[in-house]
Amino acid sequence: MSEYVLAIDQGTTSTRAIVFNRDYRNCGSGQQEFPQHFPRSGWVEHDAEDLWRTAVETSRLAMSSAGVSACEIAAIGITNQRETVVMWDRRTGRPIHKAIVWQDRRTAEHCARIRADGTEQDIGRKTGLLLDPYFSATKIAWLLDNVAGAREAARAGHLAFGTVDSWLVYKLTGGRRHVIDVTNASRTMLCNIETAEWDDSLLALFNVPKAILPEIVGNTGDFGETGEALFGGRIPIRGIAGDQQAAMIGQACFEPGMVKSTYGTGCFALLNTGAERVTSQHRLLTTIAYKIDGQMHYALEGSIFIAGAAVQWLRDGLGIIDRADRSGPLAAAADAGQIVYLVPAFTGLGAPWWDPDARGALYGLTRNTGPAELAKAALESVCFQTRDLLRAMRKDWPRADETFLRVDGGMAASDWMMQRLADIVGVPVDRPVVHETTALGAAWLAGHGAQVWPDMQGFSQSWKRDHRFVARMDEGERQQLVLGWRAAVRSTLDFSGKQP
Ligand SMILES: Nc1ncnc2c1ncn2[C@@H]1O[C@H](COP(=O)(O)OP(=O)(O)O)[C@@H](O)[C@H]1O
Ligand SMILES: O=P(O)(O)OC[C@H](O)CO
Repeated sequence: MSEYVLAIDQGTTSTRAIVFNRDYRNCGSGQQEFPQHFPRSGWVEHDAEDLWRTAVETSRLAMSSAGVSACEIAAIGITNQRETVVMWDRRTGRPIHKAIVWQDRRTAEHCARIRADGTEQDIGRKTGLLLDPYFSATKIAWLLDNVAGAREAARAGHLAFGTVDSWLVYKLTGGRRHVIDVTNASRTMLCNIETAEWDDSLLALFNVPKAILPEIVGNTGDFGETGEALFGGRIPIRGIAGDQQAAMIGQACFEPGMVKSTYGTGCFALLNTGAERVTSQHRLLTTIAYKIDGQMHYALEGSIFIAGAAVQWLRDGLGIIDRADRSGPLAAAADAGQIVYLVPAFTGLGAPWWDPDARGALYGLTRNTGPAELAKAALESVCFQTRDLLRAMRKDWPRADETFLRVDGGMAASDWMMQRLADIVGVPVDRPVVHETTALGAAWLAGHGAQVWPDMQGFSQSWKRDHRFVARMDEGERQQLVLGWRAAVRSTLDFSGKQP
């Protein structure tokens, strides 16, 4: 009997694959980074072939390190960086351009033009999203308008659009399936989140032809099987979800009110609002959390574009650390008397501000400011932004649970950062034993689809805490620090668009 489930987690900076056994234990994994392309300021691209190659190679690595063959794997679950747009030619299976990544800001002007037409409210009502280059719709339009011959090829039915899940399923099944799951579809700005269907008026507004779109599917189901040659046997694909929703599932945040926050390249906090589609009054997003066994759950989401990316900046941009995990110890050595703020608006500001033109800023520098103070400011900026998101969530939906926050993602490994997070948000921060919650969520979906783990309750009970970080900072100090943060954000927003 097939005892294992393979999760493929295709993220912004790396692709990971993990083989889980029936007890949700990681039995073997593989991880590979791939190149980031920055052809112009504010543009971010990936080579879709890299995403595909690393998905296959890391899966093979995971299987060999687990000592597991294809026939022992009950199902594959896929999870992916969301919003990123891949477009390929159905005749060759080759991308027609590099993938445009969720962080890419090239379509800011297109968004501004649509905003000026006064359709933003209607878009928000249908999609739960705010008009921003972050989402897929304007990226798709950009490819159709800027790649020679793309519109004609689309009209002739030769082109396919997909988010990264669609691309991987297409390639894994040898071009037999062209699908997108509801969570990824809900981030395209072309999907009506009430019906979970493509919306004709949005397709017209963004000038996207229906012929290029994938079929929208739930998070579990039969999504085809891999070609025989890839892994030495056919493996069914039974689960798909965008990575933030997969993390929410992996954190077993199934009850309305539960919140998880994931600290990878960006930070994404999701509040499960159950069957209720809550409309935010504080510029949060309403999004599909999951559709499992036909039941749709929604979430309020706060998206911060720069979290771990600020640590990458310390490492690769400033060169003041040589490894990401040195950032916490360096921050711990900072001079407590210096209060330095970094507003890391390197690619604009996300929730709740949504300013694509904002650029990063440092405040409070003195002659004594050095690497330690900058590291502290970078890590703290993520904590302050999380606080802004959680407060907005509570105002939007008072049923949001304030008794704990479940965290995961690469940065959650930093004890210093997690303690600071608890201090600044004033809520206990729970880090689970399984750090790879995104992959676990995708695995659970696939295992659920394949009847390996039919029971949601049982999965919830398997969630275990590694550590709870409890606030040590007194309220007075917290308020002082937060006031300074607000002033720093205000100044950054004020400066936005004013640089020569
Ligand atoms: N110990 C650490 N302390 C602080 N940041 C870390 C640590 N380990 C990893 N990171 C940051 O976390 C990010 C990687 O997290 P990950 O969840 O793998 O991201 P993604 O899925 O976006 O590729 C990187 O940006 C890295 O700088
Ligand atoms: O790949 P991550 O973990 O940075 O997640 C990216 C998000 O899905 C973007 O919305």
